[in-house]
Amino acid sequence: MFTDRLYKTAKPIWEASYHHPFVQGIGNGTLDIDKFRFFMEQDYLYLIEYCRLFALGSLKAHNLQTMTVFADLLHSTLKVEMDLHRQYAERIGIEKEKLEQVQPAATTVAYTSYMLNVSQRGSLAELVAAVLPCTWSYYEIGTRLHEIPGASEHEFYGEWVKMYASTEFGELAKWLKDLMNELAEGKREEELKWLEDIFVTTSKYEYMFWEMSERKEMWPIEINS
Ligand SMILES: Cc1ncc(CO)c(N)n1
Repeated sequence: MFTDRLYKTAKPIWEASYHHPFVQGIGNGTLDIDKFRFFMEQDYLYLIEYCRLFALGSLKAHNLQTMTVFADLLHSTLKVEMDLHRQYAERIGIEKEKLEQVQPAATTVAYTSYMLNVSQRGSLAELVAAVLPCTWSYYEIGTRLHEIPGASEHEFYGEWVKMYASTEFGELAKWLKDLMNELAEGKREEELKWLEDIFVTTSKYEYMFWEMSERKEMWPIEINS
């Protein structure tokens, strides 16, 4: 299966993400809330762009069934996943409206611009190769953290773990994997390699997103405006 190949190639990056101090901090409940706040703010901006990818997925779909699932992905990201961020914002004391006005950090801009660029100029297969590490790796991280005793009951980080370990989220990842395999069928090695490169690149960006959040890194240079 093509997704087995993708998984095998990106595995060292995914492992580094899982073992990243930020991710482990969510799992054992010791993560500094300020770092989590930074992450959730940037992630909210990230998800807005991620939603645009799902809208593009509907646009590029070859049949109504695929079109419908992308519409579902769009809807559940906007309504369910982003509700998690809105709820955390309320708990941390950030106003809902403020969430959309946060300044995007360098890595957030780089990651979302890359994903959108690849998806806009490419076919549906390229779009799926770009989004697959996002959904799939969060589900993997969620389910692995869920196995840590107490992680999903943690009074602050528990909700986050439960969201990404949920069967609903897992189904979306599974559906994208199945679609990736379907679209890879009959493609030449050169094309498969290109899809693999995209998958590896967004996997690296996923790692960079954890690293950026751990460091609360914005831009190397700022101006007062
Ligand atoms: C950066 C990032 N990747 C993937 C997901 C999963 O939707 C997310 N919320 N944020």
